[in-house]
Amino acid sequence: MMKRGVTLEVGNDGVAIIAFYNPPVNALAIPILDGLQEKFAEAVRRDDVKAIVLTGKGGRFSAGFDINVFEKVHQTGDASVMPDVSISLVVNTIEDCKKPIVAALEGLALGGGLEVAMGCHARIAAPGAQLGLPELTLGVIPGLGGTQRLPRLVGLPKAIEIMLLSKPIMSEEGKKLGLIDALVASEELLKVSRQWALDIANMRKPWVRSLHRTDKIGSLSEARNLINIARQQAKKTAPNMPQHQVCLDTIEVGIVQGGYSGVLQEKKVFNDVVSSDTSKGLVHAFFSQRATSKVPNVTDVGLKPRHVKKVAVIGGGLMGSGIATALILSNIFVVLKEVNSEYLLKGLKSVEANVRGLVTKGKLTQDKVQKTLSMLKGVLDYSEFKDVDMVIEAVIESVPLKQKIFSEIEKACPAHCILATNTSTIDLNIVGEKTSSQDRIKVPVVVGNCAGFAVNRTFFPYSQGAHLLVNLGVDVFRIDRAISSFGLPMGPFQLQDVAGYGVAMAAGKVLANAFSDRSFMSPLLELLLKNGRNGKNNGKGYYIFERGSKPKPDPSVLPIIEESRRLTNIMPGGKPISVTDQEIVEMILFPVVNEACRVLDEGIVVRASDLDTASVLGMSFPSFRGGIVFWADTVGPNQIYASLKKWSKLYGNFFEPSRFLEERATRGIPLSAPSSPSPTSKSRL
Ligand SMILES: C[C@H](O)CC(=O)SCCNC(=O)CCNC(=O)[C@H](O)C(C)(C)COP(=O)(O)OP(=O)(O)OC[C@H]1O[C@@H](n2cnc3c(N)ncnc32)[C@H](O)[C@@H]1OP(=O)(O)O
Repeated sequence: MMKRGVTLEVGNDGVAIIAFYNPPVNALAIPILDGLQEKFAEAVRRDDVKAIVLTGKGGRFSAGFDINVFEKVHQTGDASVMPDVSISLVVNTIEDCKKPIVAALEGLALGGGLEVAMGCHARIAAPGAQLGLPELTLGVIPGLGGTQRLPRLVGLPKAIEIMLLSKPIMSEEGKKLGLIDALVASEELLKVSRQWALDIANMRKPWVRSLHRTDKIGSLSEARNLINIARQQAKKTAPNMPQHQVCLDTIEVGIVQGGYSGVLQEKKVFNDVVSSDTSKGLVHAFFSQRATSKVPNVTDVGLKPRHVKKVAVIGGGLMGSGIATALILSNIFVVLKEVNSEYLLKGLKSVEANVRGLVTKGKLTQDKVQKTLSMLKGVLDYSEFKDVDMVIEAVIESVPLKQKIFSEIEKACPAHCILATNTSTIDLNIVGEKTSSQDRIKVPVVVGNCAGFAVNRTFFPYSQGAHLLVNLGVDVFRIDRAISSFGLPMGPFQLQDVAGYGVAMAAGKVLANAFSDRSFMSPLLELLLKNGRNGKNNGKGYYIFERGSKPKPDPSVLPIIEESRRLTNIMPGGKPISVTDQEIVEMILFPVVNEACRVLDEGIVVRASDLDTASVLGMSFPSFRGGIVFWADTVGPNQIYASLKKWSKLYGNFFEPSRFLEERATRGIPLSAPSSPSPTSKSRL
């Protein structure tokens, strides 16, 4: 078995292979970096070594610097735990080495991995290797010289694109751009790299120190112009991400003052960005997304996943056709059932449109379309259900209809078949009430990227809170603007326009029934529908939707809002309440935090960070804020509790703090701290 660490082997040809191994992704953890320093020193010292090849074992070069160290900085508040790798390893030991060093890359070279490789004197890569600098997605900037060496190797426009979009390129493109010196089959990688290193030593190939190159930078005015354009663009596309501007500033310093000054500047500002709230949030989101696939008593007890080859999907609407598309793309046979041939045809057409849409977006090749669509069959009865491994019901949110379907499919499917529902709001125990197969209807756990039930439950106060504010006299468009500035892609009203009022009303009713003690029922959606408005569906909602232009606030919606206010009559003294933009955000999101507390208290999710992931993936809660619970802990449970208490006195039960929040606030414990479920609540897992 290969051992974690760094090895050095010197061949008869006088080439030392320095290889590091740190599965699963060869992250550059501190012991690996120390090991590299030690082995390079040995290779330089030894007279039998003429040249060096640096490589990663296990089919991957490296996914970059160890992100766990960032987490340590965030937990301790001490950025000095960051080792000096940029100058001491990449510049002094590698780039300025007296012996030539060639990087042999395969699999992936990301972040610090690619940066170390760019410090080497040449790079040889296997086909299909991913090369990129995705540091900005973690709230930091490349910190091992990437902001300086990448522009010098591939030119400024491409380097800015790779860093600001955090989008890796393939080694094939890398070769065209000059980032890679030669592309060779994986089996040849070490052989060619050794020879290349010897050729440099023997002056048959150039000995290039990337940081000293200037040939691809262009004139100073051209460079400044490009950077300024990128700055303006980043202001629009990443307004809450200061690291984008810091990255561009750092690139500029290197261009104006020279590569080495750029590296020093990069090192200096890196320590600031790594300690920022943005980095805290994004690193938390990175780890919480990966933690979701670790479910205690499921993934740690050696359970083998059941093989699913054929799935029946009931309902060919938006959800059903989307699910069917995802399944056939994963090579699973799907029978799509509808109630009549008209609906069935519509469902099959939407799946086909989804698949063809992927071709247009470049995510699927044309030659795969027919094969993918051949995995789909439309049916009008249950006869095809006799050999399915799973049924997913995706019909409208109606309890009697779902109950009827479940009692029917129970009879039509084989005994091993998993019965699943796509409900977003209805209690699963109710769905399965009319069957004798409760054990086959699984309570969902948060697994992979599937947010499951928790996100809709947690976020039900989100749109209710927004409606409550409107009925208290706050302007809808102001609410949307405040929520967008907080970092969600759109506000709650534009979201309702886009999602459709039918869905919002059906879900709203189910949730209001389930949580009647703390629900706010707004008449507004019904009034809008009555007035012939149905959001984006018919181009008329709170906003006007016209092809080719951004949705525009529609003033003609205001009298309908006034009517809603008259009906609810909740404005204190009949006058609109006065609130700041921050209060708007808090009056909508603190009730969501409050509901998250109940979800945690009831043990519906394995860990608080699963709600963070669910909120980011399911509700587009801004990942730079780490997720709903992480953000709540940054604000402080005490402040949230005090505000909710105050608003519950002014505006009613909707804001009443939960027992869990009250306890955490008074005892000064973060909401994310694990707890044993309360004696009154039963774990739902
Ligand atoms: C100073 C420098 O400039 C700063 C840096 O280098 S910052 C790091 C830059 N690199 C990155 O952002 C890459 C981050 N990693 C990824 O995007 C993906 O993990 C990947 C594309 C490499 C692999 O994806 P995939 O195969 O789906 O595996 P994935 O589940 O994500 O990761 C496997 C494991 O490796 C861990 N991991 C991945 N990259 C890591 C890293 N750079 N450091 C530490 N752990 C890492 C993951 O946390 C996960 O751990 P787990 O099994 O305990 O949950």
